[in-house]
Amino acid sequence: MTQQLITPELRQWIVEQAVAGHPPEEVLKSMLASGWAEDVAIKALEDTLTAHLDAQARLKSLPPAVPVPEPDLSDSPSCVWAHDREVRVLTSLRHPRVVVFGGLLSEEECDEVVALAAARLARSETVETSTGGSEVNEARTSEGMFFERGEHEVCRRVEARIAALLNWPIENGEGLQVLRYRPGAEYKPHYDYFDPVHSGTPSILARGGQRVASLVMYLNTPIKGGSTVFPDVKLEVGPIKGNAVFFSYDRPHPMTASLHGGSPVIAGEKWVATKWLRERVFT
Ligand SMILES: O=C(O)CCC(=O)C(=O)O
Ligand SMILES: [Fe+2]
Repeated sequence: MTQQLITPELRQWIVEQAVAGHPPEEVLKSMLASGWAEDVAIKALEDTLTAHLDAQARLKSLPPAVPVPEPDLSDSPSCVWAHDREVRVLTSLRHPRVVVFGGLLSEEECDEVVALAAARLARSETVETSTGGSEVNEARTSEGMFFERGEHEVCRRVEARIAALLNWPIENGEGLQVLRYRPGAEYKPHYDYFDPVHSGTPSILARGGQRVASLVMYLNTPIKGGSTVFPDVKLEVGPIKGNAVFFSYDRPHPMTASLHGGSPVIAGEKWVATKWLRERVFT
């Protein structure tokens, strides 16, 4: 006697019967009528319908996908014009969505943002030293500060450029965040979206919805180390002054593969400015 195989076509047919509203007993009857052995038919029904229900449940618990910022790279340009500057397109990956840009900022703009941020980092450092709290924190060993959106002329210029480059309203962006990593400092892999299960998330989302994309701009070139890594695809982006790595995530879920981190700086310092983009106007 030949063994009866449960083919993908049979599975599909079973799912179609269920979706059309036929009860399993009825489906079993027609399978028996067309020559299936009862044990094989029952197993095929059980396995197929269980897998189908599991998949449906997974789909239902998934947050819906939303529109995200995206540069216009439809005709594979080597350069794109963004507001007031030509920006090079160095690398583009579909999943996770990652684009590496060259020369997004000029050397002078990088230096200016570092100088403006350094003044404020220095102040926060004094506070830390006075409380004896300057020791290294586990996941994020950089020091940081936030500019208000549009706080300085250079912020406004860079923000207008980013808005044009990524086709996303200036108003939906958070203020620039600047981080300084010293040798040994790192930012362990994480997601930039706010975890929906976290109790503080609803109040954060009230200010402009979820984060849907990040742009990490390199303000200097460390001597060694400090690349931005995407562990899910083992991608490593070298931190080069003026360049930037863009990535988007259309739902707050690991399936976006947007897990990323800043690997340890080995020599020299690393300075980055991060622009986070929200779904709606960020107030
Ligand atoms: O420093 C890096 O390369 C990554 C920074 C980052 O992940 C962030 O600012 O959220
Ligand atoms: Fe991040």
